[in-house]
Amino acid sequence: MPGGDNSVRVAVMPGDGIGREVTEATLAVLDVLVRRHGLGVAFETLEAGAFCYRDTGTAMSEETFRRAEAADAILLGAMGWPGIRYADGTEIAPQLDLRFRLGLYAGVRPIRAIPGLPTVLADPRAAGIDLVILRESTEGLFFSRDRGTVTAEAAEETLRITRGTTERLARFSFRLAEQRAAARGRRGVVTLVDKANVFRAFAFMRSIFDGVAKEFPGVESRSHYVDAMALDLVRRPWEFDVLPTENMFGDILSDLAAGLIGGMGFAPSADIGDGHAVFQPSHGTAPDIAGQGIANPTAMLLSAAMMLDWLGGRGAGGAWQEAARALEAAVDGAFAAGLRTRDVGGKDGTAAVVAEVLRMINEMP
Ligand SMILES: NC(=O)c1ccc[n+]([C@@H]2O[C@H](COP(=O)([O-])OP(=O)(O)OC[C@H]3O[C@@H](n4cnc5c(N)ncnc54)[C@H](O)[C@@H]3O)[C@@H](O)[C@H]2O)c1
Ligand SMILES: CC(C)[C@H](C(=O)O)[C@@H](O)C(=O)O
Ligand SMILES: [Mg+2]
Repeated sequence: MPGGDNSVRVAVMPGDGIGREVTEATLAVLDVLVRRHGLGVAFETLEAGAFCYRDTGTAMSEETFRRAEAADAILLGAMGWPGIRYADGTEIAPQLDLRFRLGLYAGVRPIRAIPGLPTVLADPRAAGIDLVILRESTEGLFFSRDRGTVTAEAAEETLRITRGTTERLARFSFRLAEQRAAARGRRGVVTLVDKANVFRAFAFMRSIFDGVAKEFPGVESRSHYVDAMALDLVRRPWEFDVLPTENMFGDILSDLAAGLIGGMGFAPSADIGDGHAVFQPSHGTAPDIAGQGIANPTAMLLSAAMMLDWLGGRGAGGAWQEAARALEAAVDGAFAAGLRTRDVGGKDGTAAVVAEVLRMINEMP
């Protein structure tokens, strides 16, 4: 827990591919922002990921894990590379180890339309998209990682839902809905996304959510089947608020929802537990555009804003939350002023985003 404005330590894991490019861009912006807001922070860069695995034989060493664990927050680019795999054939993904080992059960993935940016939906209400997919990030189907069995005839994986984690996720959902409702001046709505019509694990999950909902009478509690949610996220996404869901469902729906607001380059995320948190964009290492200077760093900038906000809420001080708001406003301001990245049909690359966001920050009173 940060003890004051001069004692915050952030472990930075750039990772692979465009993870490194958007991390460099984000650090350039943070460097100016923290000085303007008088925040004391030390960044320590740590190597982990697919190329680290290829070069050293380990995706994330124990020493690296311990240093990350000891930091107040972890800021991560993206990890993984299609051709680099563990012996079992799966891809290198030490970010999953961070989630499991640090108990980061709440995968907070906000989806907000950037004012003025066109979305793929023709309906003008799409400008009001402002929801959060709350992806449980330590169990569900991902519990099965390293546990699945494969024979010549069949492969099996196990989906696990526990009472303790589900209760924590439910409370996190309702509290988040309360905070969002207070900030927006309307009632909060939590919509659990599940498949309780077919699987006992989801009926169990739903019964736990229903129980916790009673502790939060001010928040409306609903549920929706995941297949219907895939439909409604395209058909009427502006109607949703907080969407807690199982790990794999959340992984899939968060990419789908990012597609509604311009793509992965606009989708930030935070994996939050009771004692630690990792802030990273929802996107991956984008091998198709890596090395060209055209990755959109917005998702990571917005993830960094989530980090500043979280650190402020944990005792680092209100100035951190002010810096978070300033960073979000600078991103919005840059796009409102005409910034257009490649993923939304423009010509602006990574450096142009940094320059425009910094211009906005420097113009702030
Ligand atoms: N959190 C993570 O670290 C994370 C998340 C997803 C995928 N991955 C890994 O990344 C690698 C590539 O996976 P993928 O291609 O399926 O997903 P991806 O998210 O890297 O890319 C999907 C699409 O979105 C585009 N895109 C992603 N981020 C962008 C950005 N910031 N700006 C502009 N366009 C962007 C890519 O060009 C691509 O067309 C794989 O090894 C995968 O395992 C890592
Ligand atoms: C790369 C992969 C391990 C990761 C996940 O499945 O969680 C990614 O898709 C994500 O959304 O963060
Ligand atoms: Mg994903």
